[in-house]
Amino acid sequence: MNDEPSSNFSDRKMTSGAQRILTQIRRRAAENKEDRPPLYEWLVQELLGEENRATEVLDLPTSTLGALQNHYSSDFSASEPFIFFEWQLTLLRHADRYAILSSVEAVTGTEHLLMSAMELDASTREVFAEHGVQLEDLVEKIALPDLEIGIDLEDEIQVKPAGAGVVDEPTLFRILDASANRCREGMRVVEDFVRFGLNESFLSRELKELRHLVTETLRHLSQEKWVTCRDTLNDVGTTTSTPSEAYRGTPVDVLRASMKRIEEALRSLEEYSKLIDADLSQRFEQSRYRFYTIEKAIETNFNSRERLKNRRLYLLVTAEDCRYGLETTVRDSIAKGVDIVQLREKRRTDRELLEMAKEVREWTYEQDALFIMNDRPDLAAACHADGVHLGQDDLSVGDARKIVGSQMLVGISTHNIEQAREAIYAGADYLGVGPTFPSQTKEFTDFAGLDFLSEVAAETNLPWFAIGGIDLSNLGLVFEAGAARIAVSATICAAPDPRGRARELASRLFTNAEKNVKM
Ligand SMILES: Cc1ncc(COP(=O)(O)OP(=O)(O)O)c(N)n1
Ligand SMILES: Cc1nc(C(=O)O)sc1CCOP(=O)(O)O
Ligand SMILES: [Mg+2]
Repeated sequence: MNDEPSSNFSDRKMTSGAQRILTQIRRRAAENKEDRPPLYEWLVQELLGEENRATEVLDLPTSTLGALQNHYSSDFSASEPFIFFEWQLTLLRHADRYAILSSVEAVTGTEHLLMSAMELDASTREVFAEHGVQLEDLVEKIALPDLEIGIDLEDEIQVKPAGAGVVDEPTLFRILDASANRCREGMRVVEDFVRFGLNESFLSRELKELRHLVTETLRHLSQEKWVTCRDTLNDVGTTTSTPSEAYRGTPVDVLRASMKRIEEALRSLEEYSKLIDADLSQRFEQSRYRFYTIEKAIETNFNSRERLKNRRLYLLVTAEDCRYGLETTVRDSIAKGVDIVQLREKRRTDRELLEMAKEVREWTYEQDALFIMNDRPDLAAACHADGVHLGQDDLSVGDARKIVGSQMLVGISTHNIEQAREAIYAGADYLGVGPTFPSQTKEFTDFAGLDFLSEVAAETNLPWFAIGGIDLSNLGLVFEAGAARIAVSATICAAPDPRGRARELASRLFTNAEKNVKM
């Protein structure tokens, strides 16, 4: 039985079976060429289906049910004039009342819709009476001790939807039309920023895809009626504007205002389309959440670009791999051009690790280098690091952010383009991109290689660091593949002259950056 309680339809508690049937009727009404569809006949036809609670709970004798199904299997011609939207509100108001008075959970089901149809429509009542079924009998079956039948429901505030009668169908269409336009226009503005301002191909593709998805969802609503209902000249909203609407200081202000508009418009589409079609409303809701994710990725993108601007040489340190010890290596290499230091220790107790992390924090702070903790968001938070680096098997960005908060940098290791896209979408601040070449520091069996660097270069301008076996001998190839930043370990830590090696790498990165606009 498809009658599980659900709360999606217009904030009512309604079974999914009842929702489905109302959605079907709405679709049929929208497709109907005549403007007077036989809504009650269609409704009762659906309600008498085998799968519904209406036939089970109301316990209609099999022969009566068969005869009624037979009656309702014929084609019906147009009946009284109906506006679907108002018809549905009245029907639901009456059905809700039956639901409220029949159980404490008050979940409106197909049985309540059927009773409501009998109460509101004389011809349905007559057809059922001809087959020996009276509304009063059904009322008794669902045990409603104090219910009066046929009373004026206008006075029953608790079941009357707020605003019924104020928002008629044309008004609803005008609201949807305005929200759809706001949403599409806002999306264009954001897309332009991401495409031309940020130069982000992956995120602009995501936005375009989302815009098409929303357009596709809108296509399922009866948009042809919207334009007829459009009344721009008399729309009070076209003339009211706040001072903040007129003022946009920077392109980022334009971007942020548009992102808010999109979210509001999607919310409006989601809420008002609930009155028409629960499925479509859910699709708008999903689009809204998808947009929040993209918004977060856009915000992260330009914040991290700013924070990592001009930081191109990233050093991973493990004490036992440092020819001259940890402190000398860290201090000397920063002095000669390393901008970021990551503590990467795999065989320490937590206590030892935190002690080391606090020292590296101190040394990096003194020379204005960033300090990143490998693998451990908890220790990153405990030693006030600038960030944490996570691999594909470490915590996710979202979970790490619960520990380190929104301000700390979160970097992600990526080994193929899908992982890189996923990391951007998840709101990573930077990417590790590799392994490029065989490494002395970590063993690999597969290499993403130079092609992967080129793929990432074409896809994003989020700061990313080529990593894995990079040294002075292959740096030219790394630049040719499009990298502007590198992360290294052995080439500095194990070098006979770590200072000289750091200086040389930093200088080549600087010269490359002068040629290559990516910062
Ligand atoms: C800058 C940077 N990029 C990649 C890595 C590798 O991280 P992960 O895959 O988690 O492997 P381990 O370093 O933890 O062995 C990194 N650490 N830093
Ligand atoms: C720890 C690590 N992760 C990599 C990855 O590709 O994810 S490469 C790597 C080792 C980096 O050190 P070196 O410069 O000595 O090769
Ligand atoms: Mg790791």
